[in-house]
Amino acid sequence: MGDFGSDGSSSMSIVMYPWLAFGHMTAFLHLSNKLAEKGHEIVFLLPKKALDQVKPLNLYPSLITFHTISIPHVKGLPPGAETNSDVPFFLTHLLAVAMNQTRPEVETILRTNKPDLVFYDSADWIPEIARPVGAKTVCYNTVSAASIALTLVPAAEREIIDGKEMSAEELAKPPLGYPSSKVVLLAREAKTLSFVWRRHEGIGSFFDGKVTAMRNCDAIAIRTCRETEGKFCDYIESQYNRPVYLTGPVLPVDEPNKTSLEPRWADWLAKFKPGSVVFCAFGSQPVVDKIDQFQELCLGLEATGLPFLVAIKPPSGVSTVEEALPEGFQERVRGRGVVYGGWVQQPMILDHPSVGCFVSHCGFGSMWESLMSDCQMVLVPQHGEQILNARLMAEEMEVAVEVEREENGWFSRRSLEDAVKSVMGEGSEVGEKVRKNHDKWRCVLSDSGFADGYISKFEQNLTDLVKS
Ligand SMILES: O=c1ccn([C@@H]2O[C@H](COP(=O)(O)OP(=O)(O)O[C@H]3OC[C@@H](O)[C@H](O)[C@H]3O)[C@@H](O)[C@H]2O)c(=O)[nH]1
Ligand SMILES: [O-]c1cc(O)cc2[o+]c(-c3ccc(O)cc3)c(O[C@@H]3O[C@H](CO)[C@@H](O)[C@H](O)[C@H]3O)cc12
Repeated sequence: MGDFGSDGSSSMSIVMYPWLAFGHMTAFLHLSNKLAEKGHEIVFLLPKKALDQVKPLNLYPSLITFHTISIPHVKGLPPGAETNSDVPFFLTHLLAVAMNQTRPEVETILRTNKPDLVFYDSADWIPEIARPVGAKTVCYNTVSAASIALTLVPAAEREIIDGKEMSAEELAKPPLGYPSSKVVLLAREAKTLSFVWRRHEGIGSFFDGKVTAMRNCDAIAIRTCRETEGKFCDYIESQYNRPVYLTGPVLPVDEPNKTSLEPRWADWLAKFKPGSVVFCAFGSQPVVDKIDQFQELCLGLEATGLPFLVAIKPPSGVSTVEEALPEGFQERVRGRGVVYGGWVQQPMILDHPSVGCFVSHCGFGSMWESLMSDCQMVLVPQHGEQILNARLMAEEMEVAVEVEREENGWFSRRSLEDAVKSVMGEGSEVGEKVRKNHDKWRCVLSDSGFADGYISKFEQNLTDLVKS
Protein backbone atom coordinates (compact mmCIF):
# COMPACT_ATOMS: atom_id res chain seq x y z
CA MET A 1 0.00 0.00 0.00
CA GLY A 2 1.10 3.52 -0.70
CA ASP A 3 1.71 5.93 2.12
CA PHE A 4 -1.41 7.49 3.53
CA GLY A 5 -2.69 8.70 6.80
CA SER A 6 -2.10 12.22 8.03
CA ASP A 7 1.22 11.23 9.64
CA GLY A 8 2.49 9.59 6.45
CA SER A 9 2.19 6.09 7.95
CA SER A 10 0.73 3.21 5.98
CA SER A 11 -2.20 2.73 8.30
CA MET A 12 -5.25 4.93 8.63
CA SER A 13 -6.51 6.22 11.92
CA ILE A 14 -10.29 5.97 12.18
CA VAL A 15 -12.88 7.07 14.73
CA MET A 16 -16.27 5.29 14.72
CA TYR A 17 -19.36 6.71 16.41
CA PRO A 18 -22.43 4.58 15.63
CA TRP A 19 -26.05 5.21 16.59
CA LEU A 20 -26.72 4.10 20.18
CA ALA A 21 -28.34 0.79 19.23
CA PHE A 22 -26.77 -2.66 19.45
CA GLY A 23 -27.69 -3.57 15.86
CA HIS A 24 -25.70 -0.53 14.72
CA MET A 25 -22.78 -0.83 17.17
CA THR A 26 -22.37 -4.52 16.34
CA ALA A 27 -22.32 -3.78 12.59
CA PHE A 28 -19.77 -0.95 13.05
CA LEU A 29 -17.60 -3.24 15.15
CA HIS A 30 -17.64 -6.01 12.55
CA LEU A 31 -16.43 -3.44 10.02
CA SER A 32 -13.80 -2.20 12.49
CA ASN A 33 -12.50 -5.79 12.75
CA LYS A 34 -12.16 -6.01 8.97
CA LEU A 35 -10.26 -2.71 8.82
CA ALA A 36 -8.07 -3.64 11.81
CA GLU A 37 -7.27 -6.92 10.04
CA LYS A 38 -5.71 -4.72 7.36
CA GLY A 39 -3.67 -2.84 9.97
CA HIS A 40 -5.79 0.26 10.51
CA GLU A 41 -6.32 1.76 13.96
CA ILE A 42 -9.79 2.41 15.28
CA VAL A 43 -11.08 4.40 18.23
CA PHE A 44 -14.62 3.15 18.84
CA LEU A 45 -16.98 5.48 20.72
CA LEU A 46 -19.87 3.91 22.61
CA PRO A 47 -21.93 4.38 25.78
CA LYS A 48 -20.58 2.83 29.00
CA LYS A 49 -23.45 0.37 29.32
CA ALA A 50 -22.78 -1.11 25.88
CA LEU A 51 -19.13 -1.87 26.54
CA ASP A 52 -19.52 -5.29 28.20
CA GLN A 53 -21.73 -6.57 25.39
CA VAL A 54 -19.68 -5.20 22.51
CA LYS A 55 -16.15 -5.79 23.88
CA PRO A 56 -16.09 -9.58 23.29
CA LEU A 57 -16.64 -8.93 19.57
CA ASN A 58 -13.35 -7.02 19.32
CA LEU A 59 -10.93 -9.37 17.52
CA TYR A 60 -8.05 -6.85 17.46
CA PRO A 61 -7.78 -5.28 20.93
CA SER A 62 -4.36 -3.86 20.09
CA LEU A 63 -5.81 -1.89 17.16
CA ILE A 64 -9.41 -1.26 18.21
CA THR A 65 -9.69 0.87 21.35
CA PHE A 66 -13.01 1.54 23.03
CA HIS A 67 -13.67 5.02 24.36
CA THR A 68 -16.80 5.36 26.46
CA ILE A 69 -19.00 8.41 26.03
CA SER A 70 -21.28 9.79 28.75
CA ILE A 71 -24.83 9.91 27.46
CA PRO A 72 -26.57 12.75 29.32
CA HIS A 73 -30.04 12.40 30.76
CA VAL A 74 -32.71 14.09 28.69
CA LYS A 75 -36.11 14.86 30.22
CA GLY A 76 -38.58 12.19 29.19
CA LEU A 77 -36.05 9.36 28.84
CA PRO A 78 -36.01 6.53 31.40
CA PRO A 79 -33.30 7.18 34.04
CA GLY A 80 -29.93 5.78 32.96
CA ALA A 81 -31.03 5.24 29.33
CA GLU A 82 -27.99 4.99 27.08
CA THR A 83 -29.03 2.76 24.20
CA ASN A 84 -32.11 2.04 22.14
CA SER A 85 -32.75 -1.11 24.17
CA ASP A 86 -33.49 1.12 27.20
CA VAL A 87 -35.97 3.29 25.33
CA PRO A 88 -39.45 2.61 23.94
CA PHE A 89 -39.66 3.18 20.18
CA PHE A 90 -41.80 6.33 20.43
CA LEU A 91 -39.11 8.03 22.56
CA THR A 92 -36.21 7.26 20.20
CA HIS A 93 -35.96 10.92 19.17
CA LEU A 94 -35.04 11.81 22.78
CA LEU A 95 -32.11 9.41 22.62
CA ALA A 96 -31.03 11.25 19.47
CA VAL A 97 -31.25 14.52 21.45
CA ALA A 98 -29.03 12.96 24.13
CA MET A 99 -26.56 11.81 21.47
CA ASN A 100 -26.42 15.36 20.08
CA GLN A 101 -25.43 16.60 23.52
CA THR A 102 -22.28 14.44 23.37
CA ARG A 103 -20.91 16.68 20.59
CA PRO A 104 -18.40 18.62 22.81
CA GLU A 105 -16.94 15.34 24.16
CA VAL A 106 -16.60 13.90 20.65
CA GLU A 107 -15.07 17.14 19.40
CA THR A 108 -12.35 16.88 22.09
CA ILE A 109 -11.67 13.28 21.07
CA LEU A 110 -11.30 14.27 17.41
CA ARG A 111 -8.99 17.19 18.31
CA THR A 112 -6.81 14.86 20.38
CA ASN A 113 -6.77 11.92 17.95
CA LYS A 114 -6.71 13.83 14.65
CA PRO A 115 -8.05 10.83 12.73
CA ASP A 116 -7.92 10.40 8.95
CA LEU A 117 -11.53 9.25 8.86
CA VAL A 118 -14.65 9.43 11.00
CA PHE A 119 -17.50 6.95 10.49
CA TYR A 120 -20.98 7.78 11.79
CA ASP A 121 -24.61 7.16 10.89
CA SER A 122 -26.84 9.22 13.13
CA ALA A 123 -24.76 12.10 14.55
CA ASP A 124 -25.25 14.37 11.53
CA TRP A 125 -22.95 17.06 13.02
CA ILE A 126 -19.86 14.86 12.66
CA PRO A 127 -18.75 16.51 9.35
CA GLU A 128 -18.80 19.95 11.06
CA ILE A 129 -16.37 18.85 13.77
CA ALA A 130 -14.30 16.46 11.62
CA ARG A 131 -13.46 18.93 8.84
CA PRO A 132 -11.48 21.36 11.08
CA VAL A 133 -9.18 18.51 12.19
CA GLY A 134 -8.63 17.44 8.57
CA ALA A 135 -10.62 14.19 8.80
CA LYS A 136 -12.77 12.85 5.98
CA THR A 137 -16.22 11.57 6.93
CA VAL A 138 -18.09 8.43 5.95
CA CYS A 139 -21.82 8.06 6.65
CA TYR A 140 -21.98 4.27 7.15
CA ASN A 141 -25.47 2.79 6.80
CA THR A 142 -26.07 -0.55 8.45
CA VAL A 143 -29.58 -0.86 7.06
CA SER A 144 -30.57 -2.08 3.60
CA ALA A 145 -30.04 0.16 0.58
CA ALA A 146 -33.70 -0.50 -0.26
CA SER A 147 -34.93 1.08 2.98
CA ILE A 148 -32.76 4.15 2.42
CA ALA A 149 -33.85 4.42 -1.21
CA LEU A 150 -37.55 4.28 -0.30
CA THR A 151 -37.59 6.94 2.43
CA LEU A 152 -34.29 8.68 3.02
CA VAL A 153 -33.37 10.32 -0.27
CA PRO A 154 -34.06 13.96 -1.24
CA ALA A 155 -36.85 12.83 -3.62
CA ALA A 156 -38.69 11.31 -0.64
CA GLU A 157 -39.10 14.71 1.04
CA ARG A 158 -42.72 15.30 2.13
CA GLU A 159 -44.41 18.56 2.77
CA ILE A 160 -45.97 18.31 6.23
CA ILE A 161 -48.80 20.76 6.64
CA ASP A 162 -49.29 22.12 10.17
CA GLY A 163 -47.84 18.99 11.73
CA LYS A 164 -50.69 16.92 10.23
CA GLU A 165 -49.98 13.17 10.04
CA MET A 166 -49.79 11.80 6.48
CA SER A 167 -52.23 9.18 5.29
CA ALA A 168 -51.07 5.58 4.94
CA GLU A 169 -51.38 5.87 1.14
CA GLU A 170 -49.21 8.98 1.11
CA LEU A 171 -46.61 7.28 3.33
CA ALA A 172 -46.52 4.22 1.06
CA LYS A 173 -45.80 6.21 -2.11
CA PRO A 174 -42.24 5.47 -3.35
CA PRO A 175 -40.19 8.51 -4.44
CA LEU A 176 -39.87 9.34 -8.12
CA GLY A 177 -37.46 6.94 -9.84
CA TYR A 178 -37.50 4.34 -7.03
CA PRO A 179 -36.20 1.22 -8.74
CA SER A 180 -38.46 -1.63 -7.54
CA SER A 181 -42.13 -2.56 -7.65
CA LYS A 182 -41.64 -5.55 -5.33
CA VAL A 183 -39.67 -4.04 -2.45
CA VAL A 184 -42.47 -1.69 -1.42
CA LEU A 185 -44.92 -1.36 1.45
CA LEU A 186 -48.68 -1.87 1.58
CA ALA A 187 -50.55 1.17 2.86
CA ARG A 188 -51.22 -0.43 6.26
CA GLU A 189 -47.54 -1.34 6.60
CA ALA A 190 -46.44 2.16 5.66
CA LYS A 191 -48.10 3.52 8.82
CA THR A 192 -44.95 2.36 10.64
CA LEU A 193 -43.06 4.94 8.56
CA SER A 194 -44.85 7.93 10.04
CA PHE A 195 -41.94 8.42 12.46
CA VAL A 196 -39.64 9.14 9.50
CA TRP A 197 -41.17 12.56 8.65
CA ARG A 198 -42.57 13.48 12.10
CA ARG A 199 -40.98 16.66 13.42
CA HIS A 200 -39.67 16.90 16.99
CA GLU A 201 -38.81 20.08 18.79
CA GLY A 202 -35.16 21.01 18.64
CA ILE A 203 -34.17 18.10 16.43
CA GLY A 204 -36.39 18.10 13.35
CA SER A 205 -37.40 14.80 11.80
CA PHE A 206 -35.60 11.49 11.33
CA PHE A 207 -35.72 12.23 7.59
CA ASP A 208 -34.01 15.64 8.08
CA GLY A 209 -31.28 14.07 10.21
CA LYS A 210 -30.51 11.26 7.79
CA VAL A 211 -30.58 13.45 4.70
CA THR A 212 -28.25 15.95 6.41
CA ALA A 213 -25.96 13.09 7.48
CA MET A 214 -25.73 11.79 3.91
CA ARG A 215 -25.55 15.19 2.21
CA ASN A 216 -22.68 16.47 4.32
CA CYS A 217 -20.39 13.46 4.42
CA ASP A 218 -17.49 12.92 2.03
CA ALA A 219 -18.75 9.45 1.13
CA ILE A 220 -21.77 7.29 1.82
CA ALA A 221 -21.08 3.66 2.73
CA ILE A 222 -23.65 0.88 2.90
CA ARG A 223 -23.40 -2.58 4.39
CA THR A 224 -24.62 -4.34 1.31
CA CYS A 225 -23.49 -5.74 -2.02
CA ARG A 226 -24.32 -5.05 -5.68
CA GLU A 227 -25.53 -8.62 -6.21
CA THR A 228 -28.48 -8.15 -3.85
CA GLU A 229 -29.11 -4.38 -3.96
CA GLY A 230 -27.18 -2.85 -6.87
CA LYS A 231 -30.14 -0.90 -8.29
CA PHE A 232 -30.95 0.66 -4.92
CA CYS A 233 -27.32 1.73 -4.43
CA ASP A 234 -27.24 3.37 -7.87
CA TYR A 235 -30.44 5.23 -7.04
CA ILE A 236 -28.98 6.53 -3.75
CA GLU A 237 -25.79 7.64 -5.53
CA SER A 238 -27.80 9.55 -8.12
CA GLN A 239 -29.94 11.17 -5.42
CA TYR A 240 -27.03 12.38 -3.29
CA ASN A 241 -24.41 12.92 -5.92
CA ARG A 242 -21.90 11.46 -3.43
CA PRO A 243 -19.76 8.36 -3.91
CA VAL A 244 -21.43 5.26 -2.49
CA TYR A 245 -19.01 2.63 -1.21
CA LEU A 246 -20.20 -0.90 -0.47
CA THR A 247 -18.67 -2.97 2.31
CA GLY A 248 -20.38 -6.25 1.42
CA PRO A 249 -22.12 -8.24 4.20
CA VAL A 250 -19.30 -7.78 6.79
CA LEU A 251 -20.06 -10.80 8.89
CA PRO A 252 -17.81 -12.03 11.68
CA VAL A 253 -15.60 -14.87 10.46
CA ASP A 254 -15.15 -18.09 12.37
CA GLU A 255 -12.07 -17.47 14.45
CA PRO A 256 -10.02 -20.55 15.38
CA ASN A 257 -10.08 -19.59 19.07
CA LYS A 258 -13.54 -18.06 19.15
CA THR A 259 -15.65 -18.43 22.25
CA SER A 260 -18.00 -21.37 22.09
CA LEU A 261 -21.76 -21.46 22.44
CA GLU A 262 -22.88 -21.17 26.06
CA PRO A 263 -23.18 -24.72 27.47
CA ARG A 264 -26.80 -24.20 28.54
CA TRP A 265 -27.82 -23.74 24.86
CA ALA A 266 -25.27 -26.14 23.40
CA ASP A 267 -26.47 -28.87 25.79
CA TRP A 268 -30.13 -28.11 25.21
CA LEU A 269 -29.83 -28.04 21.41
CA ALA A 270 -27.79 -31.25 21.39
CA LYS A 271 -30.87 -33.16 22.60
CA PHE A 272 -32.63 -32.73 19.25
CA LYS A 273 -32.30 -34.23 15.78
CA PRO A 274 -30.19 -32.36 13.20
CA GLY A 275 -32.12 -29.56 11.50
CA SER A 276 -35.21 -30.01 13.70
CA VAL A 277 -35.14 -26.98 16.03
CA VAL A 278 -36.85 -23.68 15.23
CA PHE A 279 -34.80 -20.73 16.50
CA CYS A 280 -36.74 -17.49 16.79
CA ALA A 281 -35.02 -14.16 17.53
CA PHE A 282 -36.21 -10.60 17.16
CA GLY A 283 -33.02 -8.55 17.41
CA SER A 284 -31.58 -6.27 20.04
CA GLN A 285 -34.57 -3.99 20.54
CA PRO A 286 -38.05 -4.68 21.89
CA VAL A 287 -40.15 -5.18 18.74
CA VAL A 288 -43.22 -7.23 19.61
CA ASP A 289 -44.87 -4.61 21.73
CA LYS A 290 -48.33 -6.02 22.40
CA ILE A 291 -48.68 -8.84 24.88
CA ASP A 292 -51.40 -10.66 22.89
CA GLN A 293 -49.21 -10.66 19.73
CA PHE A 294 -46.29 -11.89 21.83
CA GLN A 295 -48.46 -14.74 23.11
CA GLU A 296 -49.68 -15.56 19.59
CA LEU A 297 -46.04 -15.95 18.55
CA CYS A 298 -45.44 -18.40 21.40
CA LEU A 299 -48.63 -20.32 20.61
CA GLY A 300 -47.76 -20.50 16.90
CA LEU A 301 -44.41 -22.06 17.70
CA GLU A 302 -46.05 -24.46 20.13
CA ALA A 303 -48.51 -25.46 17.39
CA THR A 304 -45.71 -26.47 15.00
CA GLY A 305 -44.98 -29.46 17.25
CA LEU A 306 -41.27 -28.82 16.69
CA PRO A 307 -38.66 -28.04 19.33
CA PHE A 308 -38.07 -24.29 19.57
CA LEU A 309 -35.87 -21.68 21.23
CA VAL A 310 -37.06 -18.06 21.31
CA ALA A 311 -34.81 -15.11 22.22
CA ILE A 312 -36.96 -12.03 22.55
CA LYS A 313 -37.40 -8.89 24.67
CA PRO A 314 -40.53 -8.70 26.84
CA PRO A 315 -43.54 -6.80 25.42
CA SER A 316 -44.69 -3.48 26.89
CA GLY A 317 -46.13 -3.52 30.37
CA VAL A 318 -44.09 -6.41 31.78
CA SER A 319 -40.46 -6.62 32.76
CA THR A 320 -39.77 -10.29 32.03
CA VAL A 321 -40.78 -12.63 29.22
CA GLU A 322 -41.98 -15.19 31.79
CA GLU A 323 -44.73 -12.79 32.93
CA ALA A 324 -45.97 -12.51 29.34
CA LEU A 325 -46.22 -16.23 28.48
CA PRO A 326 -49.66 -17.71 27.70
CA GLU A 327 -51.33 -19.64 30.48
CA GLY A 328 -50.10 -23.20 30.89
CA PHE A 329 -47.60 -22.68 28.08
CA GLN A 330 -44.46 -23.54 30.03
CA GLU A 331 -45.94 -26.82 31.28
CA ARG A 332 -47.14 -27.81 27.82
CA VAL A 333 -43.84 -27.17 26.03
CA ARG A 334 -41.52 -28.28 28.83
CA GLY A 335 -38.59 -30.20 27.36
CA ARG A 336 -39.07 -28.94 23.82
CA GLY A 337 -39.67 -25.19 23.97
CA VAL A 338 -37.86 -22.31 25.67
CA VAL A 339 -38.61 -18.57 25.64
CA TYR A 340 -35.65 -16.53 26.88
CA GLY A 341 -35.54 -12.78 27.50
CA GLY A 342 -31.76 -12.35 27.58
CA TRP A 343 -28.97 -12.09 25.03
CA VAL A 344 -27.97 -15.25 23.15
CA GLN A 345 -25.10 -15.87 20.71
CA GLN A 346 -27.31 -15.75 17.62
CA PRO A 347 -24.70 -16.52 14.92
CA MET A 348 -23.53 -19.60 16.88
CA ILE A 349 -27.08 -20.82 17.42
CA LEU A 350 -27.79 -20.45 13.69
CA ASP A 351 -24.68 -22.52 13.08
CA HIS A 352 -25.72 -25.31 15.45
CA PRO A 353 -26.48 -28.58 13.59
CA SER A 354 -29.78 -29.09 15.45
CA VAL A 355 -31.20 -25.76 14.25
CA GLY A 356 -33.10 -26.02 10.97
CA CYS A 357 -35.35 -22.97 10.86
CA PHE A 358 -34.91 -19.31 11.78
CA VAL A 359 -37.98 -17.23 12.56
CA SER A 360 -36.69 -13.69 12.35
CA HIS A 361 -37.85 -10.06 12.59
CA CYS A 362 -35.60 -9.50 9.58
CA GLY A 363 -33.30 -6.84 11.02
CA PHE A 364 -30.57 -6.28 8.46
CA GLY A 365 -27.89 -7.95 10.62
CA SER A 366 -30.08 -11.00 11.12
CA MET A 367 -30.88 -11.04 7.42
CA TRP A 368 -27.20 -11.43 6.50
CA GLU A 369 -26.59 -13.97 9.25
CA SER A 370 -29.55 -16.06 8.11
CA LEU A 371 -28.51 -15.88 4.45
CA MET A 372 -25.12 -17.30 5.38
CA SER A 373 -26.69 -20.07 7.49
CA ASP A 374 -28.19 -23.40 6.42
CA CYS A 375 -31.51 -22.61 8.08
CA GLN A 376 -34.86 -22.28 6.39
CA MET A 377 -36.16 -18.78 6.94
CA VAL A 378 -39.54 -17.49 8.15
CA LEU A 379 -39.91 -13.73 8.37
CA VAL A 380 -42.06 -11.80 10.84
CA PRO A 381 -40.98 -8.18 10.21
CA GLN A 382 -42.39 -5.51 12.55
CA HIS A 383 -41.30 -2.06 11.31
CA GLY A 384 -40.94 -0.42 7.89
CA GLU A 385 -37.28 -1.18 7.39
CA GLN A 386 -37.61 -4.81 8.46
CA ILE A 387 -40.66 -5.20 6.19
CA LEU A 388 -38.59 -3.98 3.23
CA ASN A 389 -35.78 -6.41 4.10
CA ALA A 390 -38.39 -9.15 4.24
CA ARG A 391 -39.73 -8.19 0.79
CA LEU A 392 -36.20 -8.31 -0.59
CA MET A 393 -35.73 -11.83 0.80
CA ALA A 394 -39.19 -13.22 0.06
CA GLU A 395 -40.15 -11.45 -3.20
CA GLU A 396 -36.92 -10.55 -5.02
CA MET A 397 -34.53 -13.26 -3.84
CA GLU A 398 -37.23 -15.85 -3.05
CA VAL A 399 -35.19 -17.37 -0.25
CA ALA A 400 -37.70 -17.07 2.60
CA VAL A 401 -41.38 -17.16 3.52
CA GLU A 402 -43.03 -14.16 5.12
CA VAL A 403 -45.78 -14.76 7.67
CA GLU A 404 -49.19 -13.60 6.46
CA ARG A 405 -50.89 -10.84 8.38
CA GLU A 406 -54.49 -9.76 8.63
CA GLU A 407 -55.77 -6.35 7.46
CA ASN A 408 -55.13 -4.88 10.91
CA GLY A 409 -51.50 -6.05 10.85
CA TRP A 410 -52.07 -8.94 13.29
CA PHE A 411 -50.48 -12.33 12.61
CA SER A 412 -52.23 -15.38 13.99
CA ARG A 413 -50.69 -18.47 15.57
CA ARG A 414 -52.11 -20.35 12.56
CA SER A 415 -50.29 -18.19 9.99
CA LEU A 416 -47.02 -18.62 11.87
CA GLU A 417 -47.57 -22.37 12.18
CA ASP A 418 -48.37 -22.59 8.45
CA ALA A 419 -45.28 -20.59 7.46
CA VAL A 420 -42.97 -22.75 9.60
CA LYS A 421 -44.55 -25.96 8.31
CA SER A 422 -44.30 -24.71 4.71
CA VAL A 423 -40.51 -24.51 4.97
CA MET A 424 -39.95 -27.42 7.37
CA GLY A 425 -42.46 -29.95 6.04
CA GLU A 426 -40.92 -32.83 4.11
CA GLY A 427 -41.70 -32.60 0.39
CA SER A 428 -43.16 -29.07 0.68
CA GLU A 429 -42.88 -27.33 -2.71
CA VAL A 430 -42.38 -23.90 -1.15
CA GLY A 431 -39.81 -25.34 1.22
CA GLU A 432 -37.87 -26.90 -1.66
CA LYS A 433 -37.97 -23.70 -3.70
CA VAL A 434 -36.67 -21.41 -0.96
CA ARG A 435 -34.02 -23.95 0.06
CA LYS A 436 -32.74 -24.16 -3.51
CA ASN A 437 -32.61 -20.39 -3.93
CA HIS A 438 -31.07 -19.93 -0.49
CA ASP A 439 -28.38 -22.52 -1.32
CA LYS A 440 -27.50 -20.58 -4.48
CA TRP A 441 -27.20 -17.27 -2.63
CA ARG A 442 -25.21 -18.85 0.22
CA CYS A 443 -22.77 -20.22 -2.36
CA VAL A 444 -22.30 -16.77 -3.89
CA LEU A 445 -22.04 -14.93 -0.58
CA SER A 446 -19.81 -17.42 1.19
CA ASP A 447 -17.38 -17.85 -1.69
CA SER A 448 -13.95 -17.24 -0.16
CA GLY A 449 -13.20 -14.24 -2.37
CA PHE A 450 -16.60 -12.59 -2.18
CA ALA A 451 -16.57 -10.77 1.18
CA ASP A 452 -12.80 -10.20 1.03
CA GLY A 453 -13.16 -8.68 -2.43
CA TYR A 454 -15.67 -6.16 -1.10
CA ILE A 455 -13.49 -5.24 1.87
CA SER A 456 -10.37 -4.81 -0.28
CA LYS A 457 -12.26 -2.56 -2.67
CA PHE A 458 -13.72 -0.65 0.26
CA GLU A 459 -10.28 -0.16 1.80
CA GLN A 460 -9.04 1.14 -1.55
CA ASN A 461 -12.00 3.57 -1.69
CA LEU A 462 -11.09 4.86 1.78
CA THR A 463 -7.44 5.20 0.87
CA ASP A 464 -8.32 7.24 -2.20
CA LEU A 465 -10.70 9.36 -0.14
CA VAL A 466 -8.08 10.12 2.51
CA LYS A 467 -5.54 11.05 -0.17
CA SER A 468 -7.98 13.23 -2.11
O1 LIG B 1 -30.05 -12.16 21.59
C1 LIG B 1 -29.50 -11.64 20.61
C2 LIG B 1 -30.11 -10.63 19.79
C3 LIG B 1 -29.42 -10.14 18.73
N1 LIG B 1 -28.15 -10.57 18.47
C4 LIG B 1 -27.37 -9.99 17.37
O2 LIG B 1 -27.65 -8.61 17.30
C5 LIG B 1 -27.76 -8.20 15.96
C6 LIG B 1 -29.16 -7.62 15.78
O3 LIG B 1 -29.18 -6.87 14.64
P1 LIG B 1 -30.36 -6.86 13.61
O4 LIG B 1 -29.92 -5.94 12.54
O5 LIG B 1 -30.77 -8.19 13.20
O6 LIG B 1 -31.59 -6.31 14.40
P2 LIG B 1 -31.90 -5.07 15.35
O7 LIG B 1 -33.38 -4.97 15.36
O8 LIG B 1 -31.22 -5.24 16.64
O9 LIG B 1 -31.25 -3.87 14.55
C7 LIG B 1 -31.88 -2.69 14.09
O10 LIG B 1 -30.80 -1.80 13.88
C8 LIG B 1 -29.86 -2.18 12.89
C9 LIG B 1 -30.55 -2.38 11.57
O11 LIG B 1 -29.64 -2.82 10.60
C10 LIG B 1 -31.66 -3.39 11.72
O12 LIG B 1 -32.28 -3.59 10.49
C11 LIG B 1 -32.61 -2.88 12.75
O13 LIG B 1 -33.69 -3.77 12.88
C12 LIG B 1 -27.51 -9.42 15.09
O14 LIG B 1 -26.19 -9.41 14.65
C13 LIG B 1 -27.75 -10.59 16.05
O15 LIG B 1 -26.96 -11.72 15.76
C14 LIG B 1 -27.56 -11.54 19.22
O16 LIG B 1 -26.43 -11.96 18.95
N2 LIG B 1 -28.26 -12.03 20.28
O1 LIG C 1 -37.84 2.02 9.62
C1 LIG C 1 -37.15 2.47 8.65
C2 LIG C 1 -37.67 2.55 7.37
C3 LIG C 1 -36.90 3.00 6.32
O2 LIG C 1 -37.40 3.06 5.06
C4 LIG C 1 -35.58 3.40 6.51
C5 LIG C 1 -35.05 3.31 7.78
O3 LIG C 1 -33.76 3.67 7.94
C6 LIG C 1 -33.18 3.57 9.15
C7 LIG C 1 -31.77 3.98 9.13
C8 LIG C 1 -30.94 3.83 10.21
C9 LIG C 1 -29.63 4.19 10.13
C10 LIG C 1 -29.11 4.72 8.97
O4 LIG C 1 -27.82 5.06 8.88
C11 LIG C 1 -29.92 4.90 7.89
C12 LIG C 1 -31.23 4.52 7.97
C13 LIG C 1 -33.88 3.10 10.24
O5 LIG C 1 -33.23 2.99 11.41
C14 LIG C 1 -33.85 2.60 12.59
O6 LIG C 1 -34.57 3.69 13.05
C15 LIG C 1 -35.19 3.48 14.30
C16 LIG C 1 -35.92 4.75 14.69
O7 LIG C 1 -35.07 5.80 14.93
C17 LIG C 1 -34.16 3.08 15.36
O8 LIG C 1 -34.86 2.70 16.52
C18 LIG C 1 -33.32 1.89 14.88
O9 LIG C 1 -32.26 1.67 15.79
C19 LIG C 1 -32.75 2.17 13.54
O10 LIG C 1 -32.13 0.99 13.06
C20 LIG C 1 -35.21 2.76 10.12
C21 LIG C 1 -35.82 2.85 8.87
